Amino acid sequence: MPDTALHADAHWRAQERLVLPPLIRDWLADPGSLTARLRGLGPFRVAPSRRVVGAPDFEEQHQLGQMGRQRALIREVTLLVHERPVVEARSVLPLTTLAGANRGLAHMGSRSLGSELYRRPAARRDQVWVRFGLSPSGQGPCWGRQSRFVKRGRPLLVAEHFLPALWDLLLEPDR
Ligand SMILES: C=C(O[C@@H]1C=C(C(=O)O)C=C[C@H]1O)C(=O)O
Repeated sequence: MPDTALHADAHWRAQERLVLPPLIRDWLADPGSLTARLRGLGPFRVAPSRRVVGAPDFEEQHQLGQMGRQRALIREVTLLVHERPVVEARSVLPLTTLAGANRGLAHMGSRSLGSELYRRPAARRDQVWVRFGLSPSGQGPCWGRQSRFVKRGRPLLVAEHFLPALWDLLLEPDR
């Protein structure tokens, strides 16, 4: 039975269990590159804010499956359009996922992770969760999407929190 009343909390729910407002669903269920879609709204850039090696949190460990218990590169960035923060993202890349041909994912700097993920062999997004909660920097509550990607057979997580400024930009583009 889909959840309709979603209270602000930290729990990720399988996307198919939620009834989302049409505009929100259009973005959270988009199978393509978020970077490419944001670039279509205006001048875009990625502002890295954190890059550490550490343990995924409890839910991330579960979402990564058996790779979850090992250390991972944690990357947190803000995505800006017209210099306005519109998305806060947290990516969790297990160190074994970064071995070999995937090693470029560990050194993205201010380049979009998406530019590497969608390059051949393109990563496959194989599971999506949704939540309505705080962003990594504590903004919100706002809608969030957690995606598990598999690149060359190895998993990684990308959580994107859609800040209110994105909906403002879409609904009042001239503001
Ligand atoms: C996964 C993508 O990459 C985007 C870029 C990110 C980064 O540079 O860390 C993180 C989340 C994504 O919104 C995408 O463009 O779809």
